[in-house]
Amino acid sequence: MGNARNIAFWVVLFLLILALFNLFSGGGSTLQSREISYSEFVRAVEDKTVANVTLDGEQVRFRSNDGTDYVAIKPEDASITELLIANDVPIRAEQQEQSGFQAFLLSLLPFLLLIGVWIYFMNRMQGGGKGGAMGFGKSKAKLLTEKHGRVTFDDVAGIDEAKEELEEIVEFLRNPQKFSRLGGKIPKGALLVGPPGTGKTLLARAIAGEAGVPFFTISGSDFVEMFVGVGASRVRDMFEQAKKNAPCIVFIDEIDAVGRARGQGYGGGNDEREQTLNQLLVEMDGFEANEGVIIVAATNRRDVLDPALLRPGRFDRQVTVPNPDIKGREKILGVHARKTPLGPDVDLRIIARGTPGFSGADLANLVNEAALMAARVGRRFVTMEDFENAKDKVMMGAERRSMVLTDEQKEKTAYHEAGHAVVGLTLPQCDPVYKATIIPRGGALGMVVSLPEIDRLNWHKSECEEKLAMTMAGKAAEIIKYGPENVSNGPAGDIQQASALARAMVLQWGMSDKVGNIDYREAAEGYSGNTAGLSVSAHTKEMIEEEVRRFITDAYDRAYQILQERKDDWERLAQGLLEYETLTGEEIERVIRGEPPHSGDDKGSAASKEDTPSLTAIPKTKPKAKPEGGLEPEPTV
Ligand SMILES: Nc1ncnc2c1ncn2[C@@H]1O[C@H](COP(=O)(O)OP(=O)(O)OP(=O)(O)O)[C@@H](O)[C@H]1O
Ligand SMILES: [Zn+2]
Repeated sequence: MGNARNIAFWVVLFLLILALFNLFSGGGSTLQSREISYSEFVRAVEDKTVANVTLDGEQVRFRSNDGTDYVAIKPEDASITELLIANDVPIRAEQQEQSGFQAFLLSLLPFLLLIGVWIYFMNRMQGGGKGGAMGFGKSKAKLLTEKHGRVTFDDVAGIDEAKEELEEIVEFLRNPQKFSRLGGKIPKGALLVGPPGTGKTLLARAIAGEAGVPFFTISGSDFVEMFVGVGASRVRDMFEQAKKNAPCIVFIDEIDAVGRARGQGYGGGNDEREQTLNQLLVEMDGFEANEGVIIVAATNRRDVLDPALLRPGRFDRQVTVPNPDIKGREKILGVHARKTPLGPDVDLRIIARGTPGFSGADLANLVNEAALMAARVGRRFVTMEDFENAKDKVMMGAERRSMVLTDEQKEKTAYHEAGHAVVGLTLPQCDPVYKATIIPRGGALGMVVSLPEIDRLNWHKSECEEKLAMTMAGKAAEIIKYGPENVSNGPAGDIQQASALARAMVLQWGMSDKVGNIDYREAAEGYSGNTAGLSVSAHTKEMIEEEVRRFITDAYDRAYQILQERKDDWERLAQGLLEYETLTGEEIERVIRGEPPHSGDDKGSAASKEDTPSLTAIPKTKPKAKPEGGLEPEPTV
């Protein structure tokens, strides 16, 4: 396709001329700006009335939305980059007095970019002589994406067992001869199993980083195509490319997208996917382990994978990557806080204690949010209060103070949330109430968040029942207060949560005596928690539905009764929420006792003091394993 090159040449020439013309027809910048103070500038950024911020040494130039140019002098210690990032204001490059030539180069930049894009597409089309971008996947176009930037085991914290198990692979990649000489069985593939955000990708990258080999990624869903035969040929290509780059690590994310058990497709088999899976199996068998390609795959649904994938010689190494425990959380926080200056009051252990159920990704996010909170007020280090606020944001979603609620809506929300809180406080096995709020956050009008005192590994039936009651308390509250005819759609989220929990109890955990100890999820492909697709007898189905309903109805009745009994407490708390909008666990207790929520000082200050939710709750005995599809602490909406 020499033609394309030709065209590109002419385009470049044309653009050059255009740029030159632009330069001489007075591209010079005018430098008339009004001077303002730095704090005025910060305000403008926060009000989002700035455009085109340019940094020039200590000078900050910007144009306000009405077109006026301003200049402000930045104090030494202010970090403007963080301020701008926190407010989503794009930053222009540092700009000195522009010489004519620099200005010329600068004006050329967008065109050069354009040309780059052009040439990229041209190349792609050329490369795709056999299909390429437009072809149906017979292409040799790069399937695997190489990730650069070295990650090592030091960057992965809190999952030491998983690291240990993978150490062997690193060892092998570093020194393959040693392994084959000893006749040792070299792993071909490892499967990382664990909930989202626990660092599976990171771990796979770290193997490559430690061994000093390239790291390639592809997602299982990349193989899934509408066109017959495409997926299989992509698998072939992937292995071909990997072998060319050996030794290397290929990481297949979400392998369940291709790896679901065969013969169970929705609506009678999915030939295309099965072919793809077969190809994957064939390729895994086909290559010799000593070729130096190691396939690392990740999933959070091992239960749906085709057993053939897990046989020896394929993904025979299975490594569990769990959510971190308290020590692990502290270490992960440490890893992510390495680049963040922390204030003297920050104690990562306390943060770790207050974040049970957080995944590695959640914790990374927490540190990042805290840093942004500090940047927003122009502080150079992160304080405990920043972490506290960041935690609320990560757990409950960003506050949406701008959302306008009528007084009636607010009141209803207050009684609803107070209902959750009172029932949660009454039932001894419910996790301590950490916070209640009627400020809209995320997608909810208000919420009550409980946090376990220690890591939840296991749920007892009675604990599940209490949690159900707490979840249904919002609706019970609305009904008691406003009557059945005025119940809103507010409890929709609660009902969904309650149903999911009750179904898990019945279908999965054998907590219904009537239904018995049978895992009924197996009876349905793509079990999504509902019984519609269950291939069981009508009688069993009926029984399951009945039991699910019974758990929920009982829970509702229990919540209803508690609220009736503690009507005065509930009333006080609802009024307290209306007045203060957000109350911490301690504050809730005070309000219920009829005391002012804050001892002495004004609102909000208590939030930073309290790290461990201290409440009525009773320490629980914690047996080992978490139920499959275990329950994370969730805000009760
Ligand atoms: N154990 C950990 N140590 C340090 N950082 C972690 C850890 N786990 C997660 N993170 C942080 O969270 C981010 C997301 O993690 P990663 O993408 O590896 O999770 P994952 O298990 O692959 O998630 P998913 O299943 O959603 O793909 C990482 O880039 C890292 O910043
Ligand atoms: Zn609710």
